[in-house]
Amino acid sequence: MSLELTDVTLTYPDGDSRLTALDRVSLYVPEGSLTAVVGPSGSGKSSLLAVAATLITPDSGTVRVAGRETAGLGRGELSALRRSRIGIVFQQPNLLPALTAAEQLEVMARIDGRPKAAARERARELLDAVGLAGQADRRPHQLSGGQRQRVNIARALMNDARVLLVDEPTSALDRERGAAVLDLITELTHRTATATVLVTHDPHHLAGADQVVRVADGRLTAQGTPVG
Ligand SMILES: Nc1ncnc2c1ncn2[C@@H]1O[C@H](COP(=O)(O)OP(=O)(O)OP(=O)(O)O)[C@@H](O)[C@H]1O
Repeated sequence: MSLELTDVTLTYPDGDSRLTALDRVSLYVPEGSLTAVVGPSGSGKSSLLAVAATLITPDSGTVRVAGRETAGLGRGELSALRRSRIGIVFQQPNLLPALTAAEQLEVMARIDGRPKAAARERARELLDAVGLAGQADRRPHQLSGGQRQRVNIARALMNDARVLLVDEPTSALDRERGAAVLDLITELTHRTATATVLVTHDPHHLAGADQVVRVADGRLTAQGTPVG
């Protein structure tokens, strides 16, 4: 199931006037595909992710997540949609220090009201998928930066996310570990058929993308298949 933004405009208060962060942005991300979003600092990339994540409601335009129109949904319905359909991976893993890798994932399913045994099984499956089967019982301080980011990615997929939103996932990693995390995101996008949006500064990340979108001053300036 896809992600679709149509004619989205978002403004923030800016003194006596308003700053336009997104200006009539339209973006279609089919299921099982990866869209890379690039652009200078302050161009609107994080705002685009926040709108796609339904964390911010745009001034105008529509956001469809996994076939569902989000306009008109109440706060409870939006948070249920986020929990069950949207996976978000931020730059820093934000793992809970006291929990093991498996527990970081299980807690997501428990919040969603899923039974403990099913949560445990799904967590093991996902840790296996991200190459951490042997590290399931480790706490964050016993994992490397790259391993922590893998736990973060697995956690985002715990509740069968159909839309995966990823913000600069490799900024805290060296080139080699960053490339491995990127490969993992690409592979999981294809395997679990998520509509994935990846905000990145790294030109190396564009090669695996199905679509590259450039943002400048809140506008999408180019769309197409990756170059180089
Ligand atoms: N909460 C806010 N209130 C007011 N202005 C904001 C807010 N968040 C972002 N902005 C402004 O909106 C514009 C777009 O910001 P955004 O964070 O989306 O850019 P970005 O491309 O993600 O930047 P970066 O690469 O530095 O993270 C910028 O001019 C920024 O200053």
